[in-house]
Amino acid sequence: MTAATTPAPDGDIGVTGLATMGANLARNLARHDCRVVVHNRTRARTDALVAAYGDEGAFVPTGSVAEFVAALARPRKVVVMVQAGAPTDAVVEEVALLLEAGDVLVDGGNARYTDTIRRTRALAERGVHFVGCGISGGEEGALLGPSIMPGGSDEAYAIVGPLLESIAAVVDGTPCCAHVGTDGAGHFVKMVHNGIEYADMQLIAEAYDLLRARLGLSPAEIGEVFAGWNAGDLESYLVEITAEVLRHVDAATGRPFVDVVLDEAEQKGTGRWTVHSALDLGVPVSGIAEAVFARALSGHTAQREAARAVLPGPAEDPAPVADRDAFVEAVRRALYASKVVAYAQGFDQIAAGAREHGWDIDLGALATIWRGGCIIRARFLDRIRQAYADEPDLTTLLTHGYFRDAVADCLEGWRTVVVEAARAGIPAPGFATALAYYDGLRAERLPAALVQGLRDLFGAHTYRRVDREGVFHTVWSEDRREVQAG
Ligand SMILES: NC(=O)C1=CN([C@@H]2O[C@H](COP(=O)(O)OP(=O)(O)OC[C@H]3O[C@@H](n4cnc5c(N)ncnc54)[C@H](OP(=O)(O)O)[C@@H]3O)[C@@H](O)[C@H]2O)C=CC1
Ligand SMILES: O=C(CO)[C@H](O)[C@H](O)COP(=O)(O)O
Repeated sequence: MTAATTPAPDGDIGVTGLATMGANLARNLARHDCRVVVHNRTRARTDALVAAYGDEGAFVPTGSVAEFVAALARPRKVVVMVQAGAPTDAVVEEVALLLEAGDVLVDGGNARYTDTIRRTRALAERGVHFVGCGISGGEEGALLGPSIMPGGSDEAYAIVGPLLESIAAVVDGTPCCAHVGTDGAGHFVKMVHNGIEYADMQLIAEAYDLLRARLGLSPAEIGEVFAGWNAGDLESYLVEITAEVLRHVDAATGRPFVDVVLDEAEQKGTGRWTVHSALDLGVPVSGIAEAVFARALSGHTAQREAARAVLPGPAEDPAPVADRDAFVEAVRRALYASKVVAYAQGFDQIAAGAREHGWDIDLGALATIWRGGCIIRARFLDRIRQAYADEPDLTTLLTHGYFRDAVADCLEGWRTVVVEAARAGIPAPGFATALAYYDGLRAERLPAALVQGLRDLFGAHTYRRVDREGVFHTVWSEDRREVQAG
């Protein structure tokens, strides 16, 4: 590099990976008076960003990783916004080679948290801080203020935290950015955030499907219903954009947009990872799991086609819904209650993950930073924040007074909707599993006792008794005497 092309090392922060998220984060930083050094593997993206938005702030375009790193003031702060997995490894390794002790590398992509723990350890050996940082908000959020979930050391947060807080969404004067915990904590909570996002969208889709199938409403009419719901307790970004998508008409055909989209939901991985992790932690995130499986089922087109041809539905066509408004209200209640269950399960998983990994995650602070900027932002996140403020050791959100009463108000409608869906042969796995979870939690006795008995019979797996301490086994193959097993 010649002296003439050597950039001055005066960039406040660098962003590499200038696709949807990276470009808008870079613009957001520039709009907040940062001198932003920008880089992308394919140079054209860098040039396009600066050509289109260069007047929004101070951008320093660079063509090589060496030039990119050299343009940063020390301690250097670098944000990586590329695809998770191998691309992130490739970029982190290339950039980290040029960093020095005390510099901070922020991975803002949707990395798997176990990868983040590995990368944190590898970089720590060289004195480079690694911050695994969940960022949510999509294209618009990245530009106007996302919700930011950084994980890493206190030292690293002291260096990059103020910058991240400055570009985050703000709700009630509080930035939607908080230091979540060490190493993988930020990406762990972002993963669960996305799992909740999957559950939320599945529930919304079921509500739409029921209103359409049972009431014969058009997508645009259902869009109006969602818009109305968005003015009440269900107010949230996802409910708001559901109204928008349902009202949209395909320009090419004049048909409702939702009718021209292939009904095969795709996924990049974070929902699936949430379920993997929940299985390992033993946390029943049934709402998230059903959402992941519903997407998987939608993609099994050959099976669906074969089944559609031969599997019978209900013996009789269901009677028309007698009271349209009452049914709409029942679906609203089913949606609200099932959402509360999905969020409760997600927060349970975060608490369990924190215990497992030694992260000091403040669940109330998390609810606080999810109130704005992120895809699951919703009015009731403020209720969740309040619930953890009232009872920091809350064992489940469902028992907090506000949610207990709110869900109780929804119960009859919720049950009606699940029954109605089953009778009409309309799949509503999200509503059904949420209700089953609720009833499972409140049951005096669960049939798990029978499961234990069966396990003991076929495998001598033992059981515990309700009336005395100890572990027991019944000698089923002999005289069925009970022996103490441990
Ligand atoms: N899109 C969204 O709504 C959200 C995305 N995220 C996460 O943010 C990250 C960025 O997402 P998004 O902006 O959508 O972009 P993509 O996930 O589509 O990633 C594209 C970017 O990755 C770069 N890239 C891919 N492979 C490599 C490689 N081997 N070496 C160097 N660069 C590489 C591309 O460079 P090139 O131009 O050269 O191909 C491009 O800049 C992802 O981890 C994503 O999961 C997080 C929240 C929301
Ligand atoms: O991180 C996000 C929002 O917070 C992404 O939009 C999300 O990953 C999309 O996931 P998928 O493609 O699996 O539906």
